[in-house]
Amino acid sequence: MLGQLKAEVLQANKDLVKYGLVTFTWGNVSGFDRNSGLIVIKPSGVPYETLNIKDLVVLDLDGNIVEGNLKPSSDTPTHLELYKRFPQISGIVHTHSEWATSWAQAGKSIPVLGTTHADYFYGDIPCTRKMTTFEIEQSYEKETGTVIIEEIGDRDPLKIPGILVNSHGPFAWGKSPENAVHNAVVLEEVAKMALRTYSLNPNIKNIERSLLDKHFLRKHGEAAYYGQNQ
Ligand SMILES: O=C(CO)[C@@H](O)[C@@H](O)COP(=O)(O)O
Repeated sequence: MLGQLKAEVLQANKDLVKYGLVTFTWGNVSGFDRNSGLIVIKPSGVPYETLNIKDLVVLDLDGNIVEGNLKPSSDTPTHLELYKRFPQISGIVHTHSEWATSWAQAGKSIPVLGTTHADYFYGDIPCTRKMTTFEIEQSYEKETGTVIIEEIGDRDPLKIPGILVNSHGPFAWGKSPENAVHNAVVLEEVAKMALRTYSLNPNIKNIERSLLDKHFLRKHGEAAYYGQNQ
């Protein structure tokens, strides 16, 4: 079942190690097959080095396990909420990559300070609000999805393909698991550059709107020169 998607999800999870986005097993990637309505996700706590295609877990959007012998990632309810809300996305990544997580722990959005950022994110990379004690105790992972959805609001998630969850870490998404990993790598690089930029110039301001438009829209607008994976 879902052989192609499983292969993509396996590769995407392994790529988190290749791109230096994970320590131990601190992250997960899923993919969504919109035809069948099924998602494929990494099992919880399994090391990437030994992760095998047979270990992957298949679930429906209600969280019922359709295939797999292992426990799905503890972040599964967050992935499900995002797939249900955003029809544009078919891949999601969560990590604790160090630069993005530093911004998340500080509770700060990442301003658009340069064109590397503007090539992928059409504005600041937002940080969610803090969750209430009730939300944390009641249904933590599902509510993590809720605060992300709240923050994205009516915006196109492919124009803001990632977010910082306050006190936690980054989530990134895309049109496929591979595209979501690509965006997670960009988010981490942008987080690193922004912090260094502030250390060199604490008074730096966001780039001009025209520069943001020029860089984002030439790659992602209707007249884009390149594919959306650029
Ligand atoms: O956020 C956390 C832990 O704080 C999780 O994303 C991380 O440990 C990965 O968990 P899973 O192994 O996917 O269950």
